[in-house]
Amino acid sequence: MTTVSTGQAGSLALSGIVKRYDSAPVVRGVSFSLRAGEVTALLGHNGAGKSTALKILGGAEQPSGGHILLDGEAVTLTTPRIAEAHGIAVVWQELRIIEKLTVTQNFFLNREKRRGPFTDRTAMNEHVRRALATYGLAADPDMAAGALSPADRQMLEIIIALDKGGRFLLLDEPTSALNASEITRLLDTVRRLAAGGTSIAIVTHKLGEALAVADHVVVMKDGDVVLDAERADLSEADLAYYITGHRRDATALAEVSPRTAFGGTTLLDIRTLSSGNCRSASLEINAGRVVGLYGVAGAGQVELLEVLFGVRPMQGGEIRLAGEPYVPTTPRAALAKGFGFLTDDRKANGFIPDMTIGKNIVLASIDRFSRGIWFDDAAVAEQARTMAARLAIRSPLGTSVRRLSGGNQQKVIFAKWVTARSRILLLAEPTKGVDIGAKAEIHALIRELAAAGDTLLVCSSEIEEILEVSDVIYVFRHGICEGTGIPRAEAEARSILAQSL
Ligand SMILES: Nc1ncnc2c1ncn2[C@@H]1O[C@H](COP(=O)(O)OP(=O)(O)OP(=O)(O)O)[C@@H](O)[C@H]1O
Repeated sequence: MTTVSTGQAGSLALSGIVKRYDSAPVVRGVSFSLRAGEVTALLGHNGAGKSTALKILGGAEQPSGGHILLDGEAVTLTTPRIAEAHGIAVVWQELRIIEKLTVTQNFFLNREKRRGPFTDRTAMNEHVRRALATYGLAADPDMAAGALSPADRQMLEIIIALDKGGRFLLLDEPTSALNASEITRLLDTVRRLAAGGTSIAIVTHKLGEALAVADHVVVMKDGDVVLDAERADLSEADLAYYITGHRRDATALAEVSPRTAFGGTTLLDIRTLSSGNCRSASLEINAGRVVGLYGVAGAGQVELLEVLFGVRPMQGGEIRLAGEPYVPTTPRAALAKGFGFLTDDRKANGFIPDMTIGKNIVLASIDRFSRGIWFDDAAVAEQARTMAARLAIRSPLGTSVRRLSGGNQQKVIFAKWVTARSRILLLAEPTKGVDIGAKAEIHALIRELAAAGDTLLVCSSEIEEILEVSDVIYVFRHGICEGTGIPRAEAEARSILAQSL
């Protein structure tokens, strides 16, 4: 562990920071510093304390002990606004975009441009239009932010933070919903800002991304700093070692089901389906397969899942399920037909925040885990223990999900759908925010479900994830998906990316 350098201009540091919510501290005397013109990657397993460290630097949480040093001087940051006044801008893991407000209103929240006593809407809209164009976000300043896709909302939040022009920029998993080209653009921007003197911290679970962008790497484990080193001295294997505590065995992820993409019976036959961004999707999906759906954000692949689960209306086309016409109506009806849906908006639809980890895990299979009107507590506990061990959910199982770190919340939602054993499981960004160890486990579980006969449709912004889990891949481009799908054995990242653009 390093000691904090004091008196250094342009630095922002944690010095001996402790944070406890209940009795046990979740951050245990942590010290590291962000230096002018440098990018620091902050890494660690889910629940390691990374977000808590950023929240303390961003004024959103108060430390239970220790100091924050700004240019070497101790400061007290009691609110995010005070932190912003010190030049500290943050993109939080849980986005702060207010869906009912327009893009421009979100952009200038609490910092409206004024002309005399009036807000200057024209100037604000013009400013927003330029900022959006600079970062390639196709959105109308006057549209409601809630109408943007999760990826676009994430990009909007990043653009707003960049626009504030602070000396310190803290990014908590900014790329978790972005695709490859958006990530490249963001990382280029981060490097450019650092070259201009900004100090940047970026939390990420993508090790390649950390190595590509960082000058300096800090790894946290169970509330402590276990590595604080220059990027140049590190490889991806080193990072994985510090994060997980063991060297990864490259052969550990053996395939659990054969990847012959074709043959078998058609379970789901989708013809020219349309809804929103999805203009025409035709797919023929066999039982017991993992079908990867790849496209840039807004290309229609997530809408297809939403239609199948009855959360968005089908506007055209037809679906046959096991040979019978299927017209989705409501999630309840879709569940009854054997569908499950892990949404990419976990906060809105994924879990009941005040319920325990155990009860959330059985939420989609209550029939199997209740006796009369009560939960079968022993059965719930057993299932929760099994899933928590497999996915490394380290918090006590009686903890309410609200109190978990983002990645651990995602694991609970995934565990819920594994437990449900849906005949057709629809997964949108199944590993969003999940650490590298649990991500490999989620991929293995996806393959196991398929080997057991379930059918899975997986949308991911990461092409590597699609290639890792799929038997067959369909590419969405501008809302269109047609053809027979690419068998995994013939699929290649570069050509899939090219087809999606
Ligand atoms: N409001 C809270 N009350 C109680 N415990 C909390 C609260 N917020 C966070 N924690 C706990 O603090 C620990 C650290 O959480 P934190 O969000 O900082 O982890 P993280 O490293 O950012 O994880 P992830 O990669 O999943 O985002 C976790 O065990 C979490 O459950």
